[in-house]
Amino acid sequence: MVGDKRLIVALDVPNMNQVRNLVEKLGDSVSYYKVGMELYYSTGREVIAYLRSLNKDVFLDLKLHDIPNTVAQSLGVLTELGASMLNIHASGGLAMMKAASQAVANKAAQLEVSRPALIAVTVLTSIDAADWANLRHDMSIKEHVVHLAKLAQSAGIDGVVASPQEAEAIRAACGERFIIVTPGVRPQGAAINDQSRIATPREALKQGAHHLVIGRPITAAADPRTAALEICKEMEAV
Ligand SMILES: O=c1ccn([C@@H]2O[C@H](COP(=O)(O)O)[C@@H](O)[C@H]2O)c(=O)[nH]1
Repeated sequence: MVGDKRLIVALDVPNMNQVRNLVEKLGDSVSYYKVGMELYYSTGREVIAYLRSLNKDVFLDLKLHDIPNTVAQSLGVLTELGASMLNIHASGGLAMMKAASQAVANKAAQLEVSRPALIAVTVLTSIDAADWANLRHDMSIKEHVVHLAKLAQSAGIDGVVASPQEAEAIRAACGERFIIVTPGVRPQGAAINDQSRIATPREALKQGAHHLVIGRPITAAADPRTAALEICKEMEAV
């Protein structure tokens, strides 16, 4: 079997030994992995090269957030790595997102490689109502997420990271082709950890998510392969 590409497994581990151990255990049950800050800062390009050598897709989740020139130059470098998806923070603003989108397109054209999707983080899935009130925004979380999604789309960004609880509203505002990636996914009964705005895999897909990012419910399971296969089964039934 080949893993369902709608499932992206978050490899939140600190070194290559743990990566190899997990990826070997998961085998063909997973075909798309997310490399985040901890793993990339620790291993750099090695982990991307390793996953690509196994023909796995990679979402390089470094959440760039800086002034337009810095983000654009950095994305030019990251576009060389062969990831299928890269990301930035939408709260970096319209000019930053436009520069980011242009930089990825230019670098991919220069290298004559396919352009990685570039998506924008809206409001982190760990943020709950109390955190949100502390941040003093004048819109609800959902309104703000949809606002950022529309801004990202107008800047030429391919999609967003949001919670499953906002997926339906984003889909209605931005259309079918705009990519929605949702972390904050928890199978029924799984530990919630530090996530707040959550849904089950089935609910996330029904709300319109294209990709589900799932880490600890799989990687911390006693049998990660069985956990991944159970999630794939739940996804197939939607
Ligand atoms: O809003 C966001 C953006 C990114 N993430 C990342 O997704 C995974 C989720 O891991 P779990 O173990 O399933 O909680 C993690 O790598 C986060 O950095 C997110 O959770 N929310």
